[in-house]
Amino acid sequence: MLEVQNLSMRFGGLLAVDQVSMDVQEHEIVSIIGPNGAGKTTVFNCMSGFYRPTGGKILYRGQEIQGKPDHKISRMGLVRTFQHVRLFSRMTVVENLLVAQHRHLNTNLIAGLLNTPSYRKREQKSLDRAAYWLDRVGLLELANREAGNLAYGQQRRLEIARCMVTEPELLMLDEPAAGLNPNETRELNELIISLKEDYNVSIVLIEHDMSLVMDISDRINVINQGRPLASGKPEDIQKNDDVIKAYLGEA
Ligand SMILES: Nc1ncnc2c1ncn2[C@@H]1O[C@H](COP(=O)(O)OP(=O)(O)OP(=O)(O)O)[C@@H](O)[C@H]1O
Repeated sequence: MLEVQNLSMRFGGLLAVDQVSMDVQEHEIVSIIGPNGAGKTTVFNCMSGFYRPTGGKILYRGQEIQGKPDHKISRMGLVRTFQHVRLFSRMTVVENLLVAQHRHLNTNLIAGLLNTPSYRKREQKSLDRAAYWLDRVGLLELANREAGNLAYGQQRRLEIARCMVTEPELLMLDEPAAGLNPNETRELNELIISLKEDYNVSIVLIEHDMSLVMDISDRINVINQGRPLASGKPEDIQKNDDVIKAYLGEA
């Protein structure tokens, strides 16, 4: 469903991403790993419309999306989380999920002001979806708390729920396990697998927690200093000499 072809991104004199290619098929969890500064987030930023790549193509269901604005890409069903939580911290938990759906659906302001039956029906649906996903990520009881007052692990789960209420086809998770304790990481592991198995969402994952990556990925792409280093199944990546060297070099 997603194909990245020879992607490059230059920042002034720095070639942060250099000819990276990868693909994601339906019903797959594909990870991008690599040492710090390898270019992983930059690849994400190109895929989600935050950066216009300097070179290469990104095809989503056969359509070129590189350089399209992020809101257009997310309306096509490609939705992402960020490395650093980006919630509306002064809004309540449930409001965060309602706002996400409004922005996504481009809700008609006039219909809202007139409070038409179809608008009310849509509002009810948004609320039902929000409640469903809050329950699914274990935050229903905290629906009326200010998002900024949640514990970090809860904020990260809320971020995923905020993506899921927009019913994405492809979810991009940027270091979802960062800052989580082992218990929370295990719950995250189960949640990500369930998104694929029960909701048919394909997933692209950037993550430093290797046990999580090895456990849930169908395929892994390794990049190092902006360049593709290896790609394959977790068991192949684990014993790849170049990959081992790149990681040992960082240590
Ligand atoms: N907007 C930008 N302007 C200039 N340089 C940038 C910009 N964004 C990223 N870079 C540089 O590009 C390189 C790749 O950064 P990127 O954040 O993609 O790496 P990463 O693999 O995601 O790293 P980490 O695992 O530490 O998050 C780094 O050298 C970084 O400093």
